[in-house]
Amino acid sequence: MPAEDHPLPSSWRGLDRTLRLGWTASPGLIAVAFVTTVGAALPDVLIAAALAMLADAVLSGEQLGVVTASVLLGVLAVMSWLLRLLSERANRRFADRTAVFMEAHVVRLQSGIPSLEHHERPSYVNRVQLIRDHADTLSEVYQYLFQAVGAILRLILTVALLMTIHPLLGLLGLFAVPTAVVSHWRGGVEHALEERVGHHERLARHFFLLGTNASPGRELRVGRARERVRQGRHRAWAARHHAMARARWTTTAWQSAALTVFSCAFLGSVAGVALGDGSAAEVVLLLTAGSRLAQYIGQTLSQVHFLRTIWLEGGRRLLWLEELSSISAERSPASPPERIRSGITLDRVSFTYPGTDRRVLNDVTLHLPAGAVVAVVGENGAGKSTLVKLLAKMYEPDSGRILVDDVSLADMPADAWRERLSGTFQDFARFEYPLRLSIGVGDLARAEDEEAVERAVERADAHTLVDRLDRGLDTQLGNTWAEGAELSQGQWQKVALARGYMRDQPLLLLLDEPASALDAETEHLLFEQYAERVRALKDRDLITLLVSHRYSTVRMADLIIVINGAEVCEQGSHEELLALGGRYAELYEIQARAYRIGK
Ligand SMILES: Nc1ncnc2c1ncn2[C@@H]1O[C@H](COP(=O)(O)OP(=O)(O)OP(=O)(O)O)[C@@H](O)[C@H]1O
Repeated sequence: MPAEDHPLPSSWRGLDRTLRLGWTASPGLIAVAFVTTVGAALPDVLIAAALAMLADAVLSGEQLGVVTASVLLGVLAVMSWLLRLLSERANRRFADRTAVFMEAHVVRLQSGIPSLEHHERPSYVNRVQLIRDHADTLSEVYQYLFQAVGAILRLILTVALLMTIHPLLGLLGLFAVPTAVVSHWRGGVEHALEERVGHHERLARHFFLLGTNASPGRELRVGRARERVRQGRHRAWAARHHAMARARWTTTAWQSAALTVFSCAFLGSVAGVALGDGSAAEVVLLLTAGSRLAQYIGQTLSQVHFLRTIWLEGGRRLLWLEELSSISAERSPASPPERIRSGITLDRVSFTYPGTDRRVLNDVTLHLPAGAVVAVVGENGAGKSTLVKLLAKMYEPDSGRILVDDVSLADMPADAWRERLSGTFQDFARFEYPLRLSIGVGDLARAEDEEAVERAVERADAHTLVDRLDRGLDTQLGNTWAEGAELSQGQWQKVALARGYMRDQPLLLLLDEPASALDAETEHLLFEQYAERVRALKDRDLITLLVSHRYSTVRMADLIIVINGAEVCEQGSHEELLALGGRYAELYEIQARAYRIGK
């Protein structure tokens, strides 16, 4: 899908959506927050009029007028203070409530998108990162928005007050327009740039993590590369900073020019009223309201700037993510079969990662027979994991079809298909839950099922691991917990493998280098047992697709597929491929020789 297919929606649509979400999260609080924040504008502005009344009464010596104006001033000041207080409390409570709501919404959206495109496509990664970074602060958009509305209301009321002195003073409001326009433009420019240079920030973050985490720390010390990483981080930050600083200088210059235009107009009008036939009260009103006008313009600008940079842009990206998620959502009429009779067929499948132009799989035609254990081999980068991703429906092929028996995978809802899959992936997750749940999430509905978890442990041959832990399956995993047990890389992988074995009757089991952190002998034994178990269940239709670089494991498969240069170059059983004397035979012989020499 090209990038233009999902452009960012407009700020207005983003704002509309953000408001609706706020209303859904807490309609009562959003209403109170709005009324108190915007309502505080009224007493604020009227204070200038009360001051003018007071000046008038003092100069004309009217005692009653002085008392009335003073009382009015007091009431307005108290009202202004009270409304501010209420608005602050209401906004705070509302933000707390919506923060959790927004974060959950973002998590739901991101994990609900069937494809991995938003995590892997370079032009989307920056957007997703911005949403992720601001997910918890998106709830503050409302406070800034209401304050911006309040500031605009103050501006309008102040201009109306000034027009009571002379209608032409209303033009002061016009002189404020350039500042508002520049401020709006400024926020957009800076935010778009931030997104464009987001890769520098990610790079700096990557170097930061390299320099501060334990596992890269070992290699950095041995390789004496700490300084190199530090410089890399510094350069990445500098690249980001220079680009941002240049843009900020330009936008600040425009904003200063716009503010100068307004200041000149204001000073000119004060001089006009003072030197003309304006009364003392009018001069007081112009000075108080006019100087506040500048303050209100400043407030409006900063609120609009904040809104435009972080909050509204966040809302636009959130809406973009919602649209992406609904576009990717299920349009698929077919259900996955209960059983596979014939197998899964790839018919002239080609695939290119979105945002790139190199074909990773080219015209691949394959048949994975029902009940078979199929191994996929090939050099690094050959396209093995990509094949696994297509079979898991993480991506759709650019051309060609994947058929489950005779139903196209493209016609099946991704979630329904994935309920019939099991898998362990190369970059497996470390779920820092109690061990039982860390395995159970492989089939969450049965996570509490004691027997199901025990069976998964047995299939992954993870008994030793469970026995070694003080509290067995109830042990809390992960060192982010005070009492959490940290596992070795191989042990974490065994947990992932057990997770992949949680489902009892999947149609397809995807094992993408599931034992790369285990030693060759353990991997061999594990899959020997596995292959025997699968073959013993003769009537089963389970297809196992195993990606491995170890030929001692691969040779046990019923069918071996060799991928080279994005294409399938050989396929057959171990014996057939050895007899063929091609690429497989060559690679097998190299490993077997190395193993013999090693012995
Ligand atoms: N998200 C992605 N975006 C763009 N290109 C990608 C992406 N993931 C993988 N590739 C490219 O696709 C090609 C195939 O990658 P794949 O992960 O399928 O290889 P593999 O055969 O599994 O390799 P390995 O044995 O090293 O795991 C590689 O050249 C890789 O650079």
